[in-house]
Amino acid sequence: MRASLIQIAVDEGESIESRRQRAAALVREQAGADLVVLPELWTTGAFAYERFDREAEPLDGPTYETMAKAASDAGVWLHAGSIPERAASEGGSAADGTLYNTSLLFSPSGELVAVYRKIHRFGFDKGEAVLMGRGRELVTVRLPGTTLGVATCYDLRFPELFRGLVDAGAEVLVIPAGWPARRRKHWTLLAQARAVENQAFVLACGTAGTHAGVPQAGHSIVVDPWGEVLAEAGPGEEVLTVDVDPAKVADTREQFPALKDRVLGLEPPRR
Ligand SMILES: NC(=O)CCC(=O)C(=O)O
Repeated sequence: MRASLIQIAVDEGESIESRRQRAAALVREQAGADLVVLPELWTTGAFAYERFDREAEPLDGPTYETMAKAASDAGVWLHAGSIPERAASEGGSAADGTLYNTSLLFSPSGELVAVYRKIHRFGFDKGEAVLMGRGRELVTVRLPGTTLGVATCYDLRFPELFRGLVDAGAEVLVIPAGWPARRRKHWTLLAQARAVENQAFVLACGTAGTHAGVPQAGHSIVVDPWGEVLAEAGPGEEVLTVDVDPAKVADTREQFPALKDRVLGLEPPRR
């Protein structure tokens, strides 16, 4: 399976529409790949909190339209990264005002096959953590020959989420992010840790550039189920293309069956 991670630069000098068209062109250039991945909140920037409400889109808004077409033009499975989503109210099309950090996944015919709302929101008592709602559902996506498990940026710090994805059959963990440069070591370390402990591929796609005064780490990374780094981007805008063999997941899990030794339901300590 050939995967292309589009580490797009998110800088304030560029309009959202220009970046959307540029992202679509980059997706089209990946025709021949099987899976293409864009990062987290690449329209606004993950740290541009004041833009979330202003630039929020319905699920079927302009990014959906543009990315559905780009996926079908290129004939690729597309994880289109995430958008600030303004959720529709239960009963109809009117927006209810709730924002989510929502990832969109498309099939090679441009059909929306999965939606993932980020579960762990970043910012502690400000930013995304207070401006956006919490997703509640794990999401896996069946591709020919493998199963993707999806997570977003800060989720990377929460191993139990990934165990849930593995229990649901995930073999390739896809993680769009807008990770800051000052915590780049955590990014690389956590990506490798999630790959080793889950004996799964990790495809982690970050942004480049600087927005809201936060320089981005870049350094998108692809790690195999043994923890080896197959490819790593530099800090700038770049497309990282790598061939991954999903059969390696079953091989690794068979040869070193640590996942079978999990002990669940441990007793809490007695005081
Ligand atoms: N957008 C994010 O989730 C940022 C996460 C982050 O900066 C960190 O975990 O560190």
